[in-house]
Amino acid sequence: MADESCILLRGVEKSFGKKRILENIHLAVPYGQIYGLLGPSGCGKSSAVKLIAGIWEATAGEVWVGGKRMPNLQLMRDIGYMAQSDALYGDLSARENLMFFGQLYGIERQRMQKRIQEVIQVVDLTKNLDNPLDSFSGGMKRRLSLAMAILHEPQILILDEPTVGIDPLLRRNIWRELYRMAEEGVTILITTHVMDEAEKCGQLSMMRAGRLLASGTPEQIKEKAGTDTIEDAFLYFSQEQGGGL
Ligand SMILES: Nc1ncnc2c1ncn2[C@@H]1O[C@H](COP(=O)(O)OP(=O)(O)OP(=O)(O)O)[C@@H](O)[C@H]1O
Repeated sequence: MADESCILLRGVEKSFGKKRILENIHLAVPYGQIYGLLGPSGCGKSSAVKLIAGIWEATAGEVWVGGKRMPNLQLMRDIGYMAQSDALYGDLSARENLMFFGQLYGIERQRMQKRIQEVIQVVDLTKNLDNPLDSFSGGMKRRLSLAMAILHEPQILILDEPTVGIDPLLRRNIWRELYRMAEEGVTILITTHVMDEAEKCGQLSMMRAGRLLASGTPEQIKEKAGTDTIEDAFLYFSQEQGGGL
């Protein structure tokens, strides 16, 4: 059984053949929290997120989301997932992509128009709504992917490096929207390799080489490491784990 956490990982391992990419992961994400998964490229953040979103199955251990054991197809409607690679149709406009996705989630017509206006504003693409995606930059596509992940107002939002390459001003707006959603009770799991972004999370776990180094609020983590910054705390826990560069 799951406990009171919205997302719970117990002793999770993921392997491909003999290659183990996640080892003994324990993670507890409370409801209505913005929870960060922080670590360098290749440490296993996307893999952890794929297990939580129900795209992959764990080799060992348990993954629970919203009190249900994952993977669970019924939960898909409650989850908004933004992957690292964009799943968009290049020959359709932004609006058409959003409508297609919204229909898959059963959003009815009137609500759809309203939601499209709202989400497109969050990612600052209002002026580009009717342009074909083939004319979008990589960053614009990332922003549209974020808009798609929040379109159906999911109660659980899983965002894999959502703000990479995004203008600092827009990034601030996106964070404001994430805070607003969390205040309304949405649980948000966000991966990042940017140390200062981790500070914006209510709680976080640090990852390195497929393992968790430390978990807690940014303040607790810094205090435990005896450092002033998250970056120094990350170095401290990495050395404690026995990792060189
Ligand atoms: N399908 C797969 N088969 C085998 N190995 C994989 C597969 N997917 C990921 N890996 C390996 O798992 C490890 C973790 O990758 P993952 O993408 O989860 O890391 P990450 O922290 O999200 O990095 P990045 O931010 O660069 O995407 C890497 O060594 C990667 O090569």
